[in-house]
Amino acid sequence: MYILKAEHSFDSAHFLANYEGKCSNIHGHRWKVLIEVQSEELVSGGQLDGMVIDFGDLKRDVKAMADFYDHALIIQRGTMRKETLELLVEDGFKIIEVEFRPTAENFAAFFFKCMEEKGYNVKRATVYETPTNCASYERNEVR
Ligand SMILES: Nc1nc2c(c(=O)[nH]1)N=C([C@H](O)[C@H](O)COP(=O)(O)OP(=O)(O)OP(=O)(O)O)CN2
Ligand SMILES: [Zn+2]
Repeated sequence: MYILKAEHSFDSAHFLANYEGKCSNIHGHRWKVLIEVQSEELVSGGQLDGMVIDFGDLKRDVKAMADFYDHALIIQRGTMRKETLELLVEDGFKIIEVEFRPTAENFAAFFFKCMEEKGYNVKRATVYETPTNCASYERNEVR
């Protein structure tokens, strides 16, 4: 089995609603997204001879996915007062609402599915919230 990895980081703020402790306050992370794709086979012949896929394509897609969240305040939909949210948006702040609690685990599953939707045979997605803490999402069956 061949495993290829590509990673990209983004800087964003978030908070955990209904969390008892400092993480319920708005705070920032340098999030790192590490995507691993797998294949039993290599391409034979042509430009991609001896490769699973071109690293350039994988890197481009991981970067595009991560960059969307860069320098934003990421909010779980429904966890900020409507008036507060509207004022932040009106004042030009980049707010991204997500449908899940913005934990490393949920982001790992979310990015896994995003990459699958782009057609990659994803082995694992890992999201680092801090340099020493990360969560991974993977499926055990091979497509
Ligand atoms: N399993 C998870 N636990 C926590 C998550 C998470 O996504 N998954 N997230 C948080 C918070 O977002 C928090 O920012 C991380 O907290 P912490 O580990 O305390 O990070 P610090 O770098 O601030 O740690 P210090 O050792 O206090 O500097 C919480 N838990
Ligand atoms: Zn956090």
